[in-house]
Amino acid sequence: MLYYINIAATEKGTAVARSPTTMSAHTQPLIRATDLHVRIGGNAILEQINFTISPGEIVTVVGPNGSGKSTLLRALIGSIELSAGQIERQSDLRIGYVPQRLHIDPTLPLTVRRFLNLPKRHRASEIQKALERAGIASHRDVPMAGLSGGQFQRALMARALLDQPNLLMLDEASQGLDQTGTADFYRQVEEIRNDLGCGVLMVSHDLHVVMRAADRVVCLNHRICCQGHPEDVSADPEYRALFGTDDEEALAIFRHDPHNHPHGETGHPQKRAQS
Ligand SMILES: Nc1ncnc2c1ncn2[C@@H]1O[C@H](COP(=O)(O)OP(=O)(O)OP(=O)(O)O)[C@@H](O)[C@H]1O
Repeated sequence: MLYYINIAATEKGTAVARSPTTMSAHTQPLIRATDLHVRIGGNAILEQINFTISPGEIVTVVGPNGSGKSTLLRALIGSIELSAGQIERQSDLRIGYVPQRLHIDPTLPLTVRRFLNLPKRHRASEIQKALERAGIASHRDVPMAGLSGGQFQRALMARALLDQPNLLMLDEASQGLDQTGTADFYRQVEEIRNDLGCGVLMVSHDLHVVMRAADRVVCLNHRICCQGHPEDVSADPEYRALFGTDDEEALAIFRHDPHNHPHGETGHPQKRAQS
């Protein structure tokens, strides 16, 4: 079942929840955002966002620096106040979130296992399973400070996987990785999706990898400029205006293997209706 939260702007711009209703879970997306607006400090950061993500779907959000990508994820999670709009979330939605940044004091004697037991303890078997899924099964007792950049990102992902999420959110999780490391990381993400059947929503600047790894791309610049199948979005004039036209390599390496899962809104890019 889904619960339904109707969020509207109050005089002070505070979002309030109204009118809970229910809907059938299996035919519905994990999250649906309708006409979402977020203002921060008087600035419009997100405007007229209409977005869904379905179980098993890998959706990547691309956009220039400061275009509102992280804000969109935080809004969908519910950690940021909406100015207006409506969010519906599946009632048993479990989000695993890998933040853009996490600084851990390198002098702390913190092993991967202890890190995964924060803030709450998990069974050893659960920790081992999460580490296996994240591809660092043998690193359980390694100090966090001793991990490479890629291993650190995988440790963050393992922590996000501990509660068996049905929606995994990754905010630039492959930053700092070289090309091979990035490709390996996204392969791991795809395996996790296949294994858990979860939806995956990621923010990425790795446009070439996005073209290979995503079922759907959302091009964001405070508003959704276009969204759809990666190959179609690559050809969209608004995407090209933001990212240039030098993406022939991305188009050349793009291969979309049909997956045995629903594709939600994949198809031709949906041009934004708003101006
Ligand atoms: N807590 C906040 N206080 C003030 N401004 C904020 C806050 N959070 C976000 N912003 C502003 O909102 C805009 C969008 O930020 P956001 O982090 O969502 O962008 P982004 O697309 O993820 O950027 P990047 O690609 O650089 O990570 C930026 O101008 C940022 O300064």
